[in-house]
Amino acid sequence: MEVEGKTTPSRFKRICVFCGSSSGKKATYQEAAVELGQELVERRIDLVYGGGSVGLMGLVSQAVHDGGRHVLGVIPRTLMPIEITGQSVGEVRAVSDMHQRKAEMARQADAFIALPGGYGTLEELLEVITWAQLGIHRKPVGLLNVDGYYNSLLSFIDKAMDEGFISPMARRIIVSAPTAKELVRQLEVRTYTLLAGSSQTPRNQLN
Ligand SMILES: CC(C)=CCNc1ncnc2c1ncn2[C@@H]1O[C@H](COP(=O)(O)O)[C@@H](O)[C@H]1O
Repeated sequence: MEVEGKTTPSRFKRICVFCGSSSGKKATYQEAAVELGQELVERRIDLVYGGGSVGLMGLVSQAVHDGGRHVLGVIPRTLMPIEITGQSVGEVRAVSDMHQRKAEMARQADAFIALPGGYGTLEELLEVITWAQLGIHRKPVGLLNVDGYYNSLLSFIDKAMDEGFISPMARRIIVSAPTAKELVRQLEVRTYTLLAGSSQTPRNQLN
């Protein structure tokens, strides 16, 4: 968001990024990971992610680290060996298992963004969406829909809503955009409406 050529600081102090432990076949996926990292730096937002340097995880964390912002990698001890997830940049926090990893990443984040990824990315994304649906947190969730990567997931979610399994309100939990700049902007707007529209406080188990 530009004001007289200056970038206004974001509402978010730290964003949690879920993304592939692989880089994907298209350069656009890798470019999007770097661009997201650079957008976080420009908006003075720190990163929390799953740690390591493999795949898109390594690209986004390196871009944030190179830009001088804080990077927090949360890694389960079973994935700690460098030969599994590679050398992390920034701060590394070891946790006991994948459940603790997700809980700690969610606790540390003000918002969530999913880049393209596989089962792990989907699992983390759907858990924070479910938590939002249950009122456990009120943090916005965004899909960085690079080259339409998430179109089929979004159409499945729309079908689930049409068939009565996801409420229209729960459908609105998910924000998506094709570029990092647009997505961060939409997430900030969503934070405003979520907070403005909230009478009761969330059943905050993310403390
Ligand atoms: C290279 C290798 C053996 C990787 C081991 N497996 C993993 N390494 C790092 N993060 C993971 C792994 N599995 C799941 N994750 C978590 O899920 C996402 C990556 O899983 P995926 O590549 O989308 O499915 C990341 O957000 C990370 O927090």
